[in-house]
Amino acid sequence: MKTILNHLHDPHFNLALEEYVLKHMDCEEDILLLWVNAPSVIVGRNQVVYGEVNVEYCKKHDIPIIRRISGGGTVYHDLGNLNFSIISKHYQDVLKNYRSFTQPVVDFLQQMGVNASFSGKSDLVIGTDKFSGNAQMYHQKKMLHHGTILFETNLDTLSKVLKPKTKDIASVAVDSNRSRVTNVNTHLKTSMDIDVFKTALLKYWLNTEDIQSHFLSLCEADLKAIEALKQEKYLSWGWNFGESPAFEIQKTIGEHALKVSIKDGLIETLVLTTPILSLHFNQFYGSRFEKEAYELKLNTIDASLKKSLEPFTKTLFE
Ligand SMILES: Nc1ncnc2c1ncn2[C@@H]1O[C@H](COP(=O)(O)OC(=O)CCCC[C@@H]2CCSS2)[C@@H](O)[C@H]1O
Repeated sequence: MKTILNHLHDPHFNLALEEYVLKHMDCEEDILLLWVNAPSVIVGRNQVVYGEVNVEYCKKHDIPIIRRISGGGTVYHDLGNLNFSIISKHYQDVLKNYRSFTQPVVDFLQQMGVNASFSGKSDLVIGTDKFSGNAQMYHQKKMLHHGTILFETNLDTLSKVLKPKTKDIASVAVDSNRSRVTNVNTHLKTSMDIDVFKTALLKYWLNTEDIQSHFLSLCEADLKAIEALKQEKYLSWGWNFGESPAFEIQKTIGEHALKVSIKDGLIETLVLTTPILSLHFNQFYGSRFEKEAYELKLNTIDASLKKSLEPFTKTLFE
């Protein structure tokens, strides 16, 4: 097994690096990446951001929302959350996969006296509380398995950033499996910091004290390509919000209901229904479903019509 050392906390870069290693680096042996992101929200490939994330809270606190290439639900990352990725040409059938790829984490924690175990389809738990979520994706006979380890994450922020399940959004999108979560550090006999934990896990996984002999390094051209992927994909609105499954959002205030349908992140229809009529606002067609763009459009329409829509602005993007 090989590893690529990465001390960077830039989530856009780190997701680009992972995708690059999966798609462009050829290695017979498995590659293990251990990485830590600055505060960020990572949504699954087939999710609707507005159904999962408190977008306004994230904006206010400069927490980026980023779509990843694997399926599954939404997770919160910060400097207390350790991610692991394995890029492998050697994998068995799908169900066994999740167990076998996460077994080293379970074994490592167990030998530290933590009662960790595999649970459900793809979680790791201590007791009944989840500390690790996992997802996978295949690419040309290679598999990316990745997972989180909540080590000393701010669980208060986690709960503010992730939304409870909402009935306001209709879509075929993937829903997150909301769970009760716990930090590994609180279960250790002697506490340690995440860097020490990361190095110890790396040595355990590689089964050696000499981790250097397992290093794979990136060349100048690799770094350039990763940087380009970061800029063009992971930092783009088109990927993070535009590559969303279509969805319909409905909000009701008193006897007025507003229904907006969104495709590729853009508004297709926006209809206000009152007890006496239905108003179709074609002015919004094609504009981004996001608060700023919506407010700009709102300012261009007739004052009396604007007045009927205004009460919905806050709740629509909450
Ligand atoms: N960081 C983290 N770790 C574990 N569990 C979390 C985390 N953040 C949130 N959650 C809980 O999991 C559910 C979502 O569970 P769900 O099963 O729906 O989704 C996942 O687990 C996806 C894991 C993706 C892992 C990737 C690895 C590298 S980049 S992201 C959420 O509602 C919370 O209750």
